[in-house]
Amino acid sequence: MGTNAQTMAWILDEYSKFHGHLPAVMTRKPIDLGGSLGREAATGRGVIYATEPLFAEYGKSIKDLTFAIQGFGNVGSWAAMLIHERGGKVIAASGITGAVKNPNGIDIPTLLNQGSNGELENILMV
Ligand SMILES: NC(=O)C1=CN([C@@H]2O[C@H](COP(=O)(O)OP(=O)(O)OC[C@H]3O[C@@H](n4cnc5c(N)ncnc54)[C@H](OP(=O)(O)O)[C@@H]3O)[C@@H](O)[C@H]2O)C=CC1
Ligand SMILES: O=C(O)CCC(=O)C(=O)O
Repeated sequence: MGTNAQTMAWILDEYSKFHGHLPAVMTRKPIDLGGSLGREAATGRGVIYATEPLFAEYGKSIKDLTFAIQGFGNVGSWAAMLIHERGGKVIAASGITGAVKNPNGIDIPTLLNQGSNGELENILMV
């Protein structure tokens, strides 16, 4: 947690100083350093791929449901975006220093554009 592609690039760089450049070291590297296409979204996408069949077992689909995202970081924000794209309603999202709620549904693309890194600090949307 609290890391991103830049962090992985730094770790790869440190590793390379001692062992030479090995592109297999670290996942979530920037793509131009050998990172995998789709990696940034992959875990949030996995959340959605895993929960869709679970909901189906109960006769539900994402578009019928409301969601609260506790931890709007890499995984949570991608999961929120994919819920939004499928017509589901994200009504709350939180980080360490802030939270937003909107019982009518938060516009996730707008929320993602509000913080420089998607942070929720000082954002209040009711
Ligand atoms: N990213 C990945 O591919 C994978 C992640 N995971 C796991 O998923 C979880 C989330 O990872 P990821 O999204 O990458 O992490 P991020 O660091 O990108 O996001 C973490 C989120 O949790 C919030 N948070 C952190 N600490 C607290 C706290 N004490 N109280 C409330 N909120 C908190 C952060 O708030 P704020 O936004 O304010 O910083 C942020 O919204 C972790 O447990 C990670 O190990 C597992 C497999 C793969
Ligand atoms: O990038 C990966 O393959 C795994 C990442 C992971 O498990 C994590 O970030 O906690």
